[in-house]
Amino acid sequence: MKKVTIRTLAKMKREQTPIAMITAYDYPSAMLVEEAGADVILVGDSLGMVVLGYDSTIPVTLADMIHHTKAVTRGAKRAMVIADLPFLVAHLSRDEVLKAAGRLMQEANAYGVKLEGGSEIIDQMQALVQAGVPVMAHLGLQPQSVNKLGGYLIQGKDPSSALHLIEEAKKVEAAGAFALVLECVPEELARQIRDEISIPVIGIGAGRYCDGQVLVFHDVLQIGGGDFQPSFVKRYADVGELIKQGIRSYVEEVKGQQFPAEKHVSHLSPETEQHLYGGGQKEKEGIL
Ligand SMILES: Nc1nc(=O)c2c([nH]1)NC[C@@H]1CN(c3ccc(C(=O)N[C@@H](CCC(=O)O)C(=O)O)cc3)CN21
Ligand SMILES: CC(C)C(=O)C(=O)O
Ligand SMILES: [Mg+2]
Repeated sequence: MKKVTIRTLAKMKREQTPIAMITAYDYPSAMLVEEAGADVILVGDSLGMVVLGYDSTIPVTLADMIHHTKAVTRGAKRAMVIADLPFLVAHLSRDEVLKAAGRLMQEANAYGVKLEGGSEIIDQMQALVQAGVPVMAHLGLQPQSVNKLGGYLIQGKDPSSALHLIEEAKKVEAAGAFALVLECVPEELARQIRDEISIPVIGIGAGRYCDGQVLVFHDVLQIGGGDFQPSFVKRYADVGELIKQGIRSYVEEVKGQQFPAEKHVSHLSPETEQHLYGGGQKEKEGIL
């Protein structure tokens, strides 16, 4: 078992081996995605939406991220585990950002952190890299800015924003980021960015020409989410339906008294039963 490191991902880009990244938020899901072959596990702040039920990622705290990252890293032995810095944290002072990343790495055992943003947080990014924190950048659609943006909209569609995005990608590379997540941009633009920077570009809604792809666990498996189904998501299994079927059978068997059956129960030893009830069936039924 060889651990995935920043060097593994750099080599994958060089050799054009696609990088498979997916989110996970707890111990069993981390084990499953690792066993399924994922290279990178993202403890995304999307956990606020898919496991905590918030309607954006804004309410997610550093304490939430630490709590979930701890569970994920216990389940992942080979895959690289990256944790999102939650809303606002990357914009705090260098000291505060270093402390937050330090907690994710030291307390929660993350390999590194992901930050939404470019030039506005470049100082913080450099400080992290200088301190030895592997930094994954995140450009294009930045969900933590949803209120400012007015929705989860595709980014880089017009010439000036496309050119701006290319410049931002070069800046995060220069700041020392080891990889870049590019979210919801036209694939032609993602392709150009992939070609113009030497760090791996991992896309979500960024088309076919990235060095890797990332999706949210619950989207891939169709767990919860209801009507949330952006066009870039592909659903690979209907685990939500499977869970519902399993639980429905359990509920029906409890109500129909088919569960528990003989093989699920324990019994007193004959001696103890004799001692307590003297073999009398009436008293025995009396305590049941
Ligand atoms: N379950 C889940 N999956 C995600 O991928 C995800 C989250 N939650 N929460 C945090 C962010 C929010 N994300 C989103 C949410 C919605 C769209 C969306 O509806 N996009 C439109 C584009 C609209 C346009 O044309 O500009 C789409 O149809 O893809 C995209 C990304 C990605 N992240
Ligand atoms: C969608 C990915 C890139 C993310 O940031 C998250 O899951 O929070
Ligand atoms: Mg995120």
